[in-house]
Amino acid sequence: MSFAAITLEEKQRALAELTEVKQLFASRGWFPGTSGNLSVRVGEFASDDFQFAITASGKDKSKSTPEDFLFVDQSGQPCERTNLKPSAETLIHCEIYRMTGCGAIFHVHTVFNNIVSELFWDRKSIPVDGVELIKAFNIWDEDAQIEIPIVSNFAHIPSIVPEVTDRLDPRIPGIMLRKHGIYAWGANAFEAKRHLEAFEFLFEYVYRWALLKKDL
Ligand SMILES: CSC[C@@H](O)[C@@H](O)C(=O)COP(=O)(O)O
Ligand SMILES: [Zn+2]
Repeated sequence: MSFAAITLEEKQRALAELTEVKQLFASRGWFPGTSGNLSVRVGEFASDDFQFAITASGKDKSKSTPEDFLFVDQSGQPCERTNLKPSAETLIHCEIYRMTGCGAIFHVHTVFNNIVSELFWDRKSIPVDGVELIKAFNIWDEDAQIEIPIVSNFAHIPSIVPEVTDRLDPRIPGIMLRKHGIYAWGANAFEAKRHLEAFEFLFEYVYRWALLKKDL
């Protein structure tokens, strides 16, 4: 097996992508109260020799500073000496990379994703029927019906991981934490952003449609 070294250029590209997407999501109000976290992988998943750049824990994600990101290994440990703490939710990123081989993972808390996670908690998934934007997930069936899995939210993050392992659906590039927020991923930052935007559109749609039908 050949291990291609992770280059400085690759790391800088990952940091530039994270910086850009962090600013954009912050401008949309997607990081209230320091919530949310973002990561981009560097190195080849197939060679099992990858790291990922992830947001440092507890930062005001609407600000840009030299201390916004750090690199961690596949078990979530920092790859370099640093005072920065990786996101408290790094283990969820580790598990999603391990299971999907994706290239980027974005997590945000919004009012719409929190409401629909509770509205459909009994069902353990959020149903979406025939909405065009399902195609953003590369699902092209006419009138596709999808279910976005919802898992329990625990303060102890390692306790969340087994449910993610159990419920992650390879067809659906996202998983919801109950009354917490959505994790969305993709092959790269461009695709993860497209998926996250599609999820947020669909959550708002589902919420408003439920209101119109007076399900609430
Ligand atoms: C400050 S509330 C949000 C946190 O508890 C957590 O859910 C979150 O998304 C951000 O944690 P972080 O450690 O900054 O990555
Ligand atoms: Zn969170």
